[in-house]
Amino acid sequence: MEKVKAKKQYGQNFLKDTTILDKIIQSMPTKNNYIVEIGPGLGDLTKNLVKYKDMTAYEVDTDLIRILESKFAIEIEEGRLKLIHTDVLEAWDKQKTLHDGRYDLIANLPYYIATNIILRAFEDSACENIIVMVQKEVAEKFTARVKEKEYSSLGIITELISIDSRILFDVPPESFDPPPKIMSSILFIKKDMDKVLDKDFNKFLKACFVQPRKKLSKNLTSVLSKEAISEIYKELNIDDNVRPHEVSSSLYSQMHTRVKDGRNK
Ligand SMILES: C[S@@+](CC[C@H](N)C(=O)[O-])C[C@H]1O[C@@H](n2cnc3c(N)ncnc32)[C@H](O)[C@@H]1O
Repeated sequence: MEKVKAKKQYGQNFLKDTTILDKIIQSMPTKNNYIVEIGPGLGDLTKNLVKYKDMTAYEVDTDLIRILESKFAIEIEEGRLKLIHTDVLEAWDKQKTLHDGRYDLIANLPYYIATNIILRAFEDSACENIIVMVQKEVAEKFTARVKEKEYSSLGIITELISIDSRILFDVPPESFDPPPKIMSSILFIKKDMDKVLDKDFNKFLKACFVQPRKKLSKNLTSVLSKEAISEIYKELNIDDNVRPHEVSSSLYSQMHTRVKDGRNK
């Protein structure tokens, strides 16, 4: 194995368990989409992915880029693998999409920016399927359903933007080198390609969940007058005592439309 010291600041935990690598490959959507990987690391997942499809991998760490360039010299030469040395969030800022044309995002994500990456993938109109390793708690938030304790803005946005979202399986710390302190999960999200979320919706949800155990109407006072809240509640038939996690994603969407309409009047 290469003598590489994992860098904490880049969230480096290399996946070494070949059974888990095989299971990720088996979970790949069969459709012939292109693949984008974020954080190829030492290339263990990349090696398996590039056997099946052409792909692009974004890696921020200069030392790893050198290793990957030599390890995948043939695939790069043949145009089957494109290696891009950059911070993926900066790439998204510059070009809005990670690939020109439909793609699936498959990655063992750096945990420190995993939530941010998934939200950016939601906004990227070329990204169709997301199969990513994240911290188990994060996966649970993205897949939580109404009335569950984990239900929050992440679960609501996922429900509205996807046609399927679930945890495929859990991955224990000993599958990695170095082992992380937490349990991980493989999260699968199939986006509904006809849906686009309003830019302000996430901000609105943040306000709704600012104090998650308080009444929703109380949280809403930071963005709406009391009169506007009672008007919307009446119109949408919402109980005044309802807590943020008890409201469905479609109701949140309808509330937001009314909030925007009110502002535009
Ligand atoms: C959890 S490791 C996964 C490595 C490898 N894919 C594997 O499964 O063993 C996360 C990878 O993401 C890279 N990374 C961290 N921050 C990044 C960023 N902002 N942009 C691109 N890659 C990043 C790290 O250097 C590391 O290679």
